[in-house]
Amino acid sequence: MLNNARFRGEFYDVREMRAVELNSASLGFSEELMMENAGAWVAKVARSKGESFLILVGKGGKGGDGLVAARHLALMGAEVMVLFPYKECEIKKETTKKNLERAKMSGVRFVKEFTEADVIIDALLGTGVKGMPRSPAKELIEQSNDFNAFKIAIDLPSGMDPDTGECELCFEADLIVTMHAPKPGLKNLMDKVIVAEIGIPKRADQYLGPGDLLLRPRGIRKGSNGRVAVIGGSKRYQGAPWISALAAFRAGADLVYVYTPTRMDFPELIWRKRTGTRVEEMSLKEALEKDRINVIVVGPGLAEEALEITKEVLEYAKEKDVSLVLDADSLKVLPEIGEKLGWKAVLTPHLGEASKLLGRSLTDSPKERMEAAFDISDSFEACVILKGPIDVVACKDKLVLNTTGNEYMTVGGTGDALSGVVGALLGRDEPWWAAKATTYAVGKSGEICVEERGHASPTCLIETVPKVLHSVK
Ligand SMILES: NC(=O)C1=CN([C@@H]2O[C@H](COP(=O)(O)OP(=O)(O)OC[C@H]3O[C@@H](n4cnc5c(N)ncnc54)[C@H](OP(=O)(O)O)[C@@H]3O)[C@@H](O)[C@H]2O)[C@@H](O)CC1
Ligand SMILES: Nc1ncnc2c1ncn2[C@@H]1O[C@H](COP(=O)(O)OP(=O)(O)O)[C@@H](O)[C@H]1O
Ligand SMILES: [K+]
Repeated sequence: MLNNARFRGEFYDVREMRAVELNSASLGFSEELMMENAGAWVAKVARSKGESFLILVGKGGKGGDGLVAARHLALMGAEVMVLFPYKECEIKKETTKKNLERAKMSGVRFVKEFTEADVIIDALLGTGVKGMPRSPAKELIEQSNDFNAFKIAIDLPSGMDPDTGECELCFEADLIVTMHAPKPGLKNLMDKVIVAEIGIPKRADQYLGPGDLLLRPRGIRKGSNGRVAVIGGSKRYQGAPWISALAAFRAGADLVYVYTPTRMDFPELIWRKRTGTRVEEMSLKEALEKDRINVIVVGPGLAEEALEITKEVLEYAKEKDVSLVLDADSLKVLPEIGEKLGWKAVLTPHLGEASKLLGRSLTDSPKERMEAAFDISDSFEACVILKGPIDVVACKDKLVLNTTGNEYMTVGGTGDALSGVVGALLGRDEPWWAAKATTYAVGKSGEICVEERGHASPTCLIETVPKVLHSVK
């Protein structure tokens, strides 16, 4: 698996692509640089296809790519015509505006109508498209499709939904120059696709960054951001589930219940006294049903009750549409239960727990840790956060590393805070995004805590995580 793995998978959906662009920008690689590379690539590929070029330019980033390509093709001695069917003031992207000005200075001819050429380059609608093509893009796509020329689409054919490939009216491309990684919509067209490297550094793919905080917007109804139950705690370990629950609440879950033997005073959390698998007067399943729980965090501090409780939780999750976080003691008993979790769960092992999950000893070698994370994900059909100095997040065919955090986070309770945060985020997003955002944000919070207070206690992490989560929109 590891040898062939592209870090974030083979195809990048719109959100993943945006995340990588933001990560890249945070590393000092600007959008302008990427656009320049994108356009230069298109020009290089296109030049051999004819002598005259009609470039259809939209008002977004893809239009910018097209304007760069126009300038480069003109420099290469080709006859270049640009059709920009909008008003200049409609362009929102600064980089596209700049490239419009540059194209005007570069021997490009601006035309008002569809004009004959050997090659048509589609720079109309890219990853920012919403719905069916509207006028004037619609008519230009239709005219292109009726016209006999070699057709090149930038990034993806205009009109196509980048994530699903849905396409009622699409630019009929002979060749598609897609930027950085193919989009899921291109799956059935791969024989026509060239992937252009536009200067995004490998690090932006391989490691988590601020772009991985691009979570779905919060729902506006109570409960739509997660009703979380944390099931944990025992006579010996009383604090762990409370840390996890408080972390879930602060990370944005609407309602957080704590099913645990001992009460602690947190007015924002709802306590249910749990004795073994009984919750107040109810069975565990009855309680989950009554509280209308849609995310369960199970494990922190469970100790010897872990097997029985985890079993029951997994049974419940199989019947109902709930997401799961398995941590600590629940991870230790998972191999014995042997359930597949149907891609609705996130497992949060450290190296020792990972080793138990796989039944083999593991070292700290990065390669071995990556393989282990993939193997756990495969075996249990779940996403995995393998915690450590360099965390590994793996989910089916996707994997990413994380370097946020520091050695002050080895104190007790940081793992409990992490499982609570991922529980909260599972309330409003899919496991891959919940796991990525949590791993990055908890580590980043550890860095901020140490800088500001000289420690990374769970309490400080819990207070800091919300700010980090909201730092990207
Ligand atoms: N970001 C980066 O770092 C890099 C990005 N790159 C390139 O940028 C592209 C993404 O750029 P983007 O986000 O600006 O979107 P893009 O699709 O070009 O424009 C959308 C425009 O179309 C419009 N529109 C929407 N739907 C419509 C419809 N149905 N029918 C008609 N119009 C519609 C919409 O207008 P609105 O409706 O909002 O007024 C908006 O103005 C990406 O594909 C890649 O090629 C590269 O340069 C590398 C670096
Ligand atoms: N030495 C370290 N360097 C960087 N981050 C660390 C380090 N140790 C732990 N962390 C971070 O602390 C969090 C909790 O991990 P860990 O301490 O392994 O959990 P647990 O509490 O289950 O032992 C994770 O976000 C992890 O990335
Ligand atoms: K870390």
